[in-house]
This record gives sequence, structure tokens and C-alpha cells, in this order.
Amino acid sequence: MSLLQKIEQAKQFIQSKLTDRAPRIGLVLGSGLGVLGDEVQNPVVIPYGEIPNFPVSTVAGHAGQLVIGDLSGQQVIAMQGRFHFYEGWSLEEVTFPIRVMKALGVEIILVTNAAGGINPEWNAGDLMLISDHLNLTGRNPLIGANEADLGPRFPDMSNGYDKGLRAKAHEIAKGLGIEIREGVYVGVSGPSYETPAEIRMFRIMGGHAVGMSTVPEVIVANHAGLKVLGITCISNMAAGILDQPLTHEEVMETTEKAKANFINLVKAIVKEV
Ligand SMILES: O=P(O)(O)O[C@@H]1C[C@H](O)[C@@H](CO)O1
Ligand SMILES: Nc1nc2[nH]cnc2c(=O)[nH]1
Repeated sequence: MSLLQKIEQAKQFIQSKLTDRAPRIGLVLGSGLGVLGDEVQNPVVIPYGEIPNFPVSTVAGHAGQLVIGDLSGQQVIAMQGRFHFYEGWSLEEVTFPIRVMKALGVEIILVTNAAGGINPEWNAGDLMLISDHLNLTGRNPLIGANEADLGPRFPDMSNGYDKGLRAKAHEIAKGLGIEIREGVYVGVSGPSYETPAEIRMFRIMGGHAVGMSTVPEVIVANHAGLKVLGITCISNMAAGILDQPLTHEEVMETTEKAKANFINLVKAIVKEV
């Protein structure tokens, strides 16, 4: 079955479950950030395992279901749990939900993640708007034959994280009294965390936070002509900055602490975009 046929099959299955208007905004909720999905009103909840051609989540902190409904007066489709290349999924599988969101009529994607803070001046629990990314995964989800119906062979990435959406997000955060940083997200494959030497290299390269997701989804979202806003929860200080080991448990604990600001900010942004 072709990618187009797989997308159509998943789209029709999801549409068969919907009773309200099509979703305009897609939310990809990273480790420990799935709580935002619980804020969706009148939700239609579809476990990934029921959706044709969808992978399933295997990482702690990723529920593994689509939640479609009303958030701040907008119709949204939220991924409570995402897929990571390090889990063994292909990049086509990792980014398949983005293709399906586009097919359902989504125009804006809000991608969130938990990442390690590279800037030593920052703190675990900080929120960061993603201004741009460094794709250090060594891979690209668009490698292979280009499906012209999905997007161009060589998509432009010069506004990969939409400037207008970022300006609006800063304005909203200021109005809410939520301090938010802005920086470059370094995308790596994982699943091992970085060495201190790698973090020192990423800092020299201009990175501010490092994670194991987001980059493939954002490349495909841009290929599909979607506008992207990215928000990182700095869940820990990256390797070598503090004299302590890194654990996924710490990532989960920190996102739990940061969730109030995260939820308030994302709900306010969704209302305005
Ligand atoms: O899905 P995200 O990027 O939020 O998950 C982060 C990155 C790894 O998957 C995991 C490492 O703790 O958390
Ligand atoms: N690669 C990477 N991913 C993360 N996700 C949460 N924290 C980190 C980190 O320090 N490094």
C-alpha cells in the first residue's frame, strides 16, 4: 500500500469517529506533557492501536491515543504520546500522524517536547519557544521518492518555526506573566543521553536545548505546508552541566512541575492562533 493510501485509510477511520467540525490545530504532546490532552472538552479518544497504519507509543509518559475535541474554543487533534526514531519506528512511521493531521484539515501544528538545557544560565522547568533546529539525527524523513501530492522535493525550512506564531506566543506569555525563553533545539536520535563533550559541542554550534524527537515531525509539517510552533520544557540540565546523572524519571518529574504554566500558555495560544 502506498503512503497516500495509508494516509487516506487512517483519515477515513478517524473521520468516521468525528461528530464535530474538522480540527484546525494539531498538538504533538511530548514526554510528560500529555496532560494537556485532558483539557480537551467533549473529546473523541482513539487509541493509536485502533487507527489503521498508526504505530503505538512505547515510552513512559506517552499515553498512546488521539484526543479530538474543543480546546479554548478551537477544534484540535492532540497526540497524547508521540513516536520516536529510537523506539525503532521508521521516520515515515514517526511522522505519519503529521501527514494524517494535514489530511484531516489541520493548518497549524504545535509541537511540544521535553529536552535537556544546554545553556547553563537556564533552569530545569523553564519553557522555551523553539526558534529553529539543528538536525543532528543524521537522517531526514523525506529521503526516498517524493510524493508531489504531499509536498515539494526540496522544501524550504527558512521559517520552519513560524515567526508570526512565535511573536504571538511571546505576547501571550507576557500577558500571562509566564517567563518564556527562545532558542535552538538540537535534534539527535537518542536513546542514550549526550556525553558532556557532545553538550559542549552543541553549545559551540549555537544549540540551547537537546532532544530526541520533534525534528522529523517539523520537517514533514513544513513539507506539508503547515505552520509550526514549537515549545520545549527544559526537563533537566544537559549532560555535564550539573554533577549528576540524567534519568527519564527526572524528565517526567520536571514536566509534572512545569505543567501548570505549560497548560495555561498552550491553551491561551490555541485560543488566539
Ligand atoms: O517526546 P519527547 O522528546 O518529549 O521525549 C523526551 C526525549 C526522549 O524521548 C525522552 C528522554 O527522557 O524524553
Ligand atoms: N537527547 C536528550 N533528550 C532529552 N529529553 C529530555 N532531556 C533530554 C536530554 O538531556 N537529552
